[in-house]
Amino acid sequence: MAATRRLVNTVAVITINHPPVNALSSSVRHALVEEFGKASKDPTVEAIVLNGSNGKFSAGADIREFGTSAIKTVSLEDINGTIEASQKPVVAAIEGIALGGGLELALACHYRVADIQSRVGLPEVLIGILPAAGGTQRLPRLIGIPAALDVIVRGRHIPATEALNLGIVDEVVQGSAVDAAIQLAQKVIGLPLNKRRLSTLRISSNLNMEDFLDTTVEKTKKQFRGAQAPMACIEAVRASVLLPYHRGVEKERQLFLSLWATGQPQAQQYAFFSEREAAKWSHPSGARWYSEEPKLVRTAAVIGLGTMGRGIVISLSKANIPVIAIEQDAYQLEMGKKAVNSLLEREAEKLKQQGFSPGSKLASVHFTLAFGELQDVDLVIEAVYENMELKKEIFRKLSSVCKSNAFLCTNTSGLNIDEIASVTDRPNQVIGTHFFSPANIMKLLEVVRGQQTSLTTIATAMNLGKILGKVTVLVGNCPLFVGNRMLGPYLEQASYLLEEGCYPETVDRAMEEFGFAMGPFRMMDLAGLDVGWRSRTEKGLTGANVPQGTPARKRLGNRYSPLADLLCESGRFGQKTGKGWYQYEKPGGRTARPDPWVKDFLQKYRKTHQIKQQPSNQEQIVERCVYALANEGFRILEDGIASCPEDIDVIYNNGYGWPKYRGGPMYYASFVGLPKVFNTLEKYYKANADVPSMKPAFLLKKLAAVGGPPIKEWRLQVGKPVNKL
Ligand SMILES: CCCCCCCC/C=C\C=C\CC(=O)SCCNC(=O)CCNC(=O)[C@H](O)C(C)(C)COP(=O)(O)OP(=O)(O)OC[C@H]1O[C@@H](n2cnc3c(N)ncnc32)[C@H](O)[C@@H]1OP(=O)(O)O
Repeated sequence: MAATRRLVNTVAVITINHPPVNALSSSVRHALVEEFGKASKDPTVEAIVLNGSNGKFSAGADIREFGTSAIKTVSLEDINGTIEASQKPVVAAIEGIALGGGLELALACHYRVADIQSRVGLPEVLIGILPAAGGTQRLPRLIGIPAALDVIVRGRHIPATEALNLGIVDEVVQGSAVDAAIQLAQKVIGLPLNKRRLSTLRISSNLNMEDFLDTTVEKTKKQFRGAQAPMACIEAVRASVLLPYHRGVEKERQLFLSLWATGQPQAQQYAFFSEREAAKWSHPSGARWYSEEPKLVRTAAVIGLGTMGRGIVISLSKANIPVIAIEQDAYQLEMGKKAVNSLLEREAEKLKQQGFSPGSKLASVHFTLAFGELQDVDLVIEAVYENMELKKEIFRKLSSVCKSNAFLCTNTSGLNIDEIASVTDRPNQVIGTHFFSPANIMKLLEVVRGQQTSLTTIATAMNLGKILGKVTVLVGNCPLFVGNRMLGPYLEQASYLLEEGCYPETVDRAMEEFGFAMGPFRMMDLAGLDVGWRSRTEKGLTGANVPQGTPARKRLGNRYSPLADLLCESGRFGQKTGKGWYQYEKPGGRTARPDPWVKDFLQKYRKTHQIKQQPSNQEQIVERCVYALANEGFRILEDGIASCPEDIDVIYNNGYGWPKYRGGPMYYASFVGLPKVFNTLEKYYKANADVPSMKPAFLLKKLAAVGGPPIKEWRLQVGKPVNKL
């Protein structure tokens, strides 16, 4: 039964029962209509409590129903209308989550009681839509326009205590929300309900409301560049000010339908489900996530307290895993300790505000210089800087100090996991954990399996990612793994565009208008240009080891752009030196301004090398950069480094500032049409045979030849995941 009913004295308790998250599918909606109908008519029932089974109120509408005919059967807004109009008081007992349609249902009830651990929210905007069962009309009537806009446009999950302060719930309890709701229901039997029916309330508004909404539109446009859902949310809230409730609901529905027509919800919902699928990892051996038990990680250690190490320590502590943090000397240890402690204080403050004792949520961090103290930890994450020899030295030490069943992880953004594992006594227990900076904030974790990494090690690292609250994707071992490997051809195209007449700000603007959080040049300035320079120098692509007579713009017969090397030779490393592709207010400054020096430098460079000026327009810039990125994604699939296109998209959506409303680079290629992507790349490559990264990947060619099937059918063409490297 999708909903059940039991009687406690004169209170009917109706329970939504649709595991795992009590999504309000068509069957649940039918069951709710039936159970409410019965409870309303039953003369022995004086009040009703609504809750969800398994400690979860509801995660809202069943997202899989959008775009199908099921969504049209029994509207949730009609159910909400019936509940609100009930002559018997209805109390929502919120446990766990009341999200989206789940909160809208609770808002239709006359009272709301929540347990202290629960979270409420209207996160529809995160899947490209807006609350469409009266939420945009009821919430502003309950908590006012500014607070409602914040909740609806940001889509965040609100902890129960904050929900109480905002006025979204009436009571927060430490114990059972259902028991408390039954008590409240008994207390309010016979009291007037008019003021509890949110749709009938008037919004307290003043003359400045229109100005306030207009300002919010402008701010939101800048913040969520290109995303349509946040704008639709504001327009729906505006309707709550200007229109009576029922016309506001009509507007909400119209906005929902016009959003659907943009294609953005479909891309964001694909991204939502792809993230969940990524956790269900598969291995070339055929093993899958359900066949392997992860080991429990009770204690962990982090080696290196630079930016990455600090973030990883915080993540572990927040997940209640006690950490030993190691540095190489007393000064570095003290610096690291200060930084970690100050971040932990901030976390503790947040917890206090949410009504929790920080001691119960944040695990201890012990700082030391002594490797010997690692003998009992279950798992170590090495997070020193990217240097193979240094990493090997540390892994040799770990191998001799750590207990034999400890797992050894390396936080690297592209070094060979097998080479690192080879110096240990347990290559099967070595794995890459590529965190993204700042590691306590960024959602993505690339878990990199080596040739000898055991399935237990994979299961443990994937499970650790989940415990840390990360979106975790398993990938194979190749230089730079998935995300950074794809950046290569993308950045290469960005540099060629400069050689041909564009400027950093033109390219960045095009990519940011496409939706990227940051264009390629601002991103390089942020990351530090010296990192890539060091790596190119080690590979002999620049510096003293380049063979005599090598043309400035060729390496091994292929096109090469030395622009970034030349900037570094002038001491321009990006934000850290106050100068890079842009100029900044000071070293470490963050505000990028176009630099006349760079303009002059580029003009002289083009003249020196007699490069024909043909600056690309916005569309051409986007095509070249994005198709180069996706093309490498196809190669990664061919090589078995990613097991499906969805994994690649999850990586880009969560680690590289790709606009989620475009689904990810592979989804976008599919959306544009694979034949078009193939033809564009083929044309470019025919004219530029010295740019091999633009040669269309074999898999792309194969899929384009059959007309570009939907992304979920690509697996059939890729075949079983095998690591060909
Ligand atoms: C003619 C057309 C008319 C159009 C009119 C339209 C009228 C529409 C009316 C109402 C609209 C309401 C809008 C909504 O309510 S949209 C949904 C809003 N809710 C959300 O966005 C919540 C999404 N879910 C989450 O954030 C998380 O899943 C969470 C609930 C917090 C649980 O997290 P966690 O414990 O980490 O578990 P998972 O994320 O792994 O989820 C477990 C499985 O449940 C599936 N899931 C989750 N939420 C939903 C959902 N809302 N619908 C369907 N399925 C859902 C998830 O995919 C996992 O599945 P699996 O185990 O198979 O991987």
